[in-house]
Amino acid sequence: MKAVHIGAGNIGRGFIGLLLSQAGYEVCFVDVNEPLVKLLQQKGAYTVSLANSFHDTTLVSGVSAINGKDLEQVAEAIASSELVTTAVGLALLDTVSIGIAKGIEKRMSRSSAPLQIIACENTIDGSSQLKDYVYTHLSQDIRNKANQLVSFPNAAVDRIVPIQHHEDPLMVIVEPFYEWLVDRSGLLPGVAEIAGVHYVDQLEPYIQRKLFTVNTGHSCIAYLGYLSGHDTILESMENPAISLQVQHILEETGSILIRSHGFNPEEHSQYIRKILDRFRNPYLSDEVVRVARSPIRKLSPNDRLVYPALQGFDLGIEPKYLALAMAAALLFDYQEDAEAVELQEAIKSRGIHQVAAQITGIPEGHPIHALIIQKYLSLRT
Ligand SMILES: NC(=O)c1ccc[n+]([C@@H]2O[C@H](COP(=O)([O-])OP(=O)(O)OC[C@H]3O[C@@H](n4cnc5c(N)ncnc54)[C@H](O)[C@@H]3O)[C@@H](O)[C@H]2O)c1
Ligand SMILES: O=P(O)(O)OC[C@@H](O)[C@@H](O)[C@H](O)[C@H](O)CO
Repeated sequence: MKAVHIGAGNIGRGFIGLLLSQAGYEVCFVDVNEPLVKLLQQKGAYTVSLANSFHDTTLVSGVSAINGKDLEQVAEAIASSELVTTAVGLALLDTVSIGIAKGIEKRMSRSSAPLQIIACENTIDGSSQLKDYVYTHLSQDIRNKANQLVSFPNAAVDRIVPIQHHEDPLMVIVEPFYEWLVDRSGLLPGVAEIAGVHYVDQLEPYIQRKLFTVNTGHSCIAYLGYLSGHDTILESMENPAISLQVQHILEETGSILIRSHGFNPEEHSQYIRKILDRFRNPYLSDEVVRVARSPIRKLSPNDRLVYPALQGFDLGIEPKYLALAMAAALLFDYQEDAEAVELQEAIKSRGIHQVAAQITGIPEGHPIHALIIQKYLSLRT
């Protein structure tokens, strides 16, 4: 079995590549980082180490790599694989869709074997979004064939993989916990399920639970931690005020998730406790600026802060801690983050009221907009 994984970064090597290799796939990585691609080609292997007291280490071997700019090679690899996965970042799904489309076209000219394509990005309906981009590059005839043969099941992936700083640039340290859920209803007949992946009949409650607990909590710690001058998630969690705010925000999204999807309250409290423990892993050094990256994406209507806040509002729950996290995100001014720079320039030239409304999609005059501004002004002083 062959798989092409696009995006050989932290989660790509530390989770997706590892799991696919253990599931019996020959993994071919695609990336545009030339030194990384060359090293993967030379070594054909890399190590993944667990962030625990034993530092359990696994060698992932038999992997290959292709430069993502070489679309012909990417297409050729996809044409001979059963599975394509991505972990490049939501904003790059459009870019990588061209190579995937070329691969589908090549594959269909040779065989009518099924293909499974999964976007492993932190978003709702990531594979469906990728499918829309891919289809813009296909003729109507190929689209009709792809409708019968190519599945784009949506997924939720969960494993904290920080930015790596090792002598061996391929090595990845990951947290021990992992979860990869895939929506079975998105599979066409004849598609093989991947060993180690948990297929569920309905993904929506699970992707919302993951994004609005792990990622909402994570972003709250990162933005408040950054404002308090902390460098890492662990250091921020050791600040009692931040640790309390995170507890509150997860209780807030917890009430929303329980009301919207019927999760069992006791089980959900356990889920929250487990996630808070993951954020306190002493063997993991995760920088706040990684977790806070791309604040405009994180403040967008379908993401981890605004979506649950609006859901809560509709349910009669005042999202005051979500509003606080949004206010902290609006203050994120890290100069090496392109979105943070763009955000701060926009606020400087157009003012916080207009920019908050434009980025979150929550109009001026809406009670949540007023709440965000109130928190923003109190955090800024
Ligand atoms: N790191 C985590 O803890 C984690 C966990 C779950 C999900 N995710 C999601 O996975 C995605 C990747 O995150 P990451 O932390 O691994 O980021 P990363 O920056 O470490 O990895 C992204 C990789 O994509 C590559 N890339 C960029 N443009 C490309 C292109 N056109 N073609 C091929 N490769 C390209 C980059 O060179 C990089 O190696 C994001 O959507 C993120 O939200 C991350
Ligand atoms: O990857 P992002 O930028 O969407 O979010 C940053 C972190 O919250 C995220 O990468 C988590 O580590 C991951 O989602 C855990 O499963």
